Amino acid sequence: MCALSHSPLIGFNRPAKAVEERVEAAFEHARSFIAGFDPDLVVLFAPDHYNGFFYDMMPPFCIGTRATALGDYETPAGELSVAESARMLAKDVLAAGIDVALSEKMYVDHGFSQPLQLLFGGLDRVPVIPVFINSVAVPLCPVGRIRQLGTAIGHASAHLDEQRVLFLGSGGLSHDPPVPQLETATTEVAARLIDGRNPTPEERARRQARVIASGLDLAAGTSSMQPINPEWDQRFLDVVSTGELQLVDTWSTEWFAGQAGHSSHEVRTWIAAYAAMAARGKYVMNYRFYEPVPEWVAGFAVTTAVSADA
Ligand SMILES: O=C(O)/C=C/c1cccc(O)c1O
Ligand SMILES: [Fe+2]
Repeated sequence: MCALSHSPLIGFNRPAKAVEERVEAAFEHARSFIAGFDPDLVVLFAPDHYNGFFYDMMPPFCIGTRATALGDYETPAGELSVAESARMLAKDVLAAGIDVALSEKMYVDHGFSQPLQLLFGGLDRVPVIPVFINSVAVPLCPVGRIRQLGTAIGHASAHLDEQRVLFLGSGGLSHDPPVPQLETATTEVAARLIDGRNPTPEERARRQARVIASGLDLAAGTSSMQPINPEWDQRFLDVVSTGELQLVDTWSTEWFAGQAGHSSHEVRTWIAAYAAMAARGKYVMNYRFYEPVPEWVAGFAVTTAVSADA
C-alpha cells in the first residue's frame, strides 16, 4: 500500500528548492514502489472538499462505480477507469454490515486526481475503485467506523478476481486550510456548502486565490490558520507504522480539530487504507517520509508498506 498527502497548492506555491527536491524524491520512491508491484487494481481512499459531495446529501463514505474528476486547481479532469469489481466490493462491504453509499455518478476533486496524476501519470492509467471518505463536513462518523470500513474493504478485496490490489490513501496530515464550516458560514457560503455544484469560473478562481494566499501567509508566519503540528503528525505515523490501528477508536472529532486542524480528518483515508491492508495480514511500513510544508498548507507525508510475508 501507499498513503500520501495531497495539496492543490503544489505547482502554485514554491517552497524552498531543497524541500521540493525531498518531496519529489518521496514521490519517485512511491512511483517505483508501485511500478514494481504492478497493481491490477487500486482502491483509492480520498476526501472531497465541497466539489463533489455537498450537504444536500453527505454520506460518511461512498464507493464510486463510475467517477469523474472535476479538474480543480488545474488537476486533470475526466473519467476515472473504475473497475467493474467496484460493484462486487460494495456488495460485500454492505453484507459485512458497513452501510456504504454507492454512486454511479461520483464527482471527485484534487483529493483523488492528484495522486492518480502524480503516481500513475493520469486519471485512467490503472483500474481504480474510488472510495470517498467525508473528512470535512461535520458531523463526521466516529473514526472507529472508518477503521471498520477499511477492514471490510480489505476482506472483500480478497474475493475479487484482481490479484495485486494496491490500497492508496490520499490526504493529511495536520492542516487547517480555509475550508468553510457550515455552522459559521454566511447564508451565501452555506448555500454553496449545501449544493454548490458547478461554480462559475470566477467563483472557482476566487476560492483558488484565497487558498493560494493562505499558504503564502502560513509560510510567512502571518497566518491566522492553525499551524501544522509535526509532533501530532509523527505520532500518527507511528500508529499506522506499528499497526496498532485500534488506538484510533478513542479519538474524537473535536480532538482532531483541536490538535491538528479541521482538515486533519483527511487522515481517515490513511486509517481506512491501512485497515484494509491489515485485513489482508500483517504488514511492514518500508518507507516513511515527512516534511511540514506551510506553502502547501500541509504536514506532508508519503509512506509505503508491504505484506510482512512478502
Ligand atoms: O479545497 C480547497 O480549495 C483547498 C484544499 C486544500 C488545501 C491545502 C491542503 C489540502 O489537503 C487541501 O485539500
Ligand atoms: Fe485535502
